[in-house]
Amino acid sequence: MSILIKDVKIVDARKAVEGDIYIEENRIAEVGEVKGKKDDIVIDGKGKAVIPGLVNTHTHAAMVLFRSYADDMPLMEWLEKKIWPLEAKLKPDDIYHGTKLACLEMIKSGTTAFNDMYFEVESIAKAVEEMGMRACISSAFFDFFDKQRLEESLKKVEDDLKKLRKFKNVIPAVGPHAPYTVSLDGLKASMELAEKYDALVHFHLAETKGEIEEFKKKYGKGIVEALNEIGFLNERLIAAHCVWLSEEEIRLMAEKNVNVSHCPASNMKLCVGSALNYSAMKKYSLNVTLGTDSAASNNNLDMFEEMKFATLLQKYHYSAPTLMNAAEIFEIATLNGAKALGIKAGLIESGYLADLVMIDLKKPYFTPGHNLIADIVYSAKGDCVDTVIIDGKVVMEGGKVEGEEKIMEEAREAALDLISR
Ligand SMILES: CSC[C@H]1O[C@@H](n2cnc3c(O)ncnc32)[C@H](O)[C@@H]1O
Ligand SMILES: [Zn+2]
Repeated sequence: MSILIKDVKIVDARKAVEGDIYIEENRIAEVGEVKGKKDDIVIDGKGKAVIPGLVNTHTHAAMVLFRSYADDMPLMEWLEKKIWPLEAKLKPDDIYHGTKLACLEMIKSGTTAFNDMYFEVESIAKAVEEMGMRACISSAFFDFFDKQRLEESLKKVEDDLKKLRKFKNVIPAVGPHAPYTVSLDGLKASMELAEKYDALVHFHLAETKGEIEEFKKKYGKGIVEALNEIGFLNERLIAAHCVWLSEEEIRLMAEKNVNVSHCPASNMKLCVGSALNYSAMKKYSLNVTLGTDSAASNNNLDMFEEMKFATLLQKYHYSAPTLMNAAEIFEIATLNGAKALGIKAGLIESGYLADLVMIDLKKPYFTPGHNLIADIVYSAKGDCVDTVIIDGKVVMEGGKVEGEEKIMEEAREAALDLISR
């Protein structure tokens, strides 16, 4: 079945034009003035704009179950005292219901693809497939510097990578958690497995100053230097946070084609103590992308809000109002994210994946409408999303996703049951 979107504003990182979009199967076939055929689904685009789906490159989807459970704490205390004890009680079904709720929230706020790091990959993949989303799912692990734990984890990761291959629109990945929970042997093996199974690697890097200092004390060298020595730095890697990197480390990561996921809301809320050195990343053409991190440290998955936080944080932290302008953060949240996930998406052009978001311009915050990109970044919220198409299929229409009440109810029940265990 083909879809024709008529008379719509078309906005991506390269252009803002008016016209029609024609979708055949899961790809954009034509953009411009399109006639269409008899059996097409026709969507009236008047008063609307179509943008590429937003790509959330760092989250832990099922952690929506912990939304507002532990707030106003520093990172390590938050993890060790509140989050990890609760995660120890999670069952696969909780993760399934949590991920479904996260997908619902993401679709309703214009995200079409996300990069997840959590446990129980089959539960996550099932939820993603049922919701019609696209996701990179990493089999996450900690080894806590224990040889036996590492061996067991690697076996599990390899099994998970095989299982993930059977799911449509799922990109498999390995998810070693962070430098303070995974040994260098574990990181080296992670990249080797990713290469063997043509997967990505998803990792937390340089989130706090303490992490950087501890690493130097333990290994006698900087973290990026050590990662380079073990062959960990390449285009398969999506490194979340990266707020405590030197300019030389940024240069090296750019040379190795690493992808960075910037998570400004989580960084500000957990008070990690610095802001992304975006100017240096831009100077060396490092692929900067955008993530929400989990709803336990954000506390939502709204990428519209995240775009605004990212650009405001840069301007405020570096006292530079011209830094990270609206067009740049829009490209970061669309095209750069798609590049990191290795998918041909993020532009509205023939041959690109039909991962598209139609927004309703009849909102007070889009009025009077002097500059649509500026309105999308600085004024909009996720509630402007009207219709979402992922892989050529309509997954949300007129602001509604099928079964949304039930998804919320089941996730609420799972969260309450988890807390009472
Ligand atoms: C191994 S699954 C992912 C693991 O990461 C934890 N987590 C969530 N947010 C953060 C963050 O900002 N920094 C470090 N770790 C984080 C999550 O609770 C899971 O245990
Ligand atoms: Zn995270």
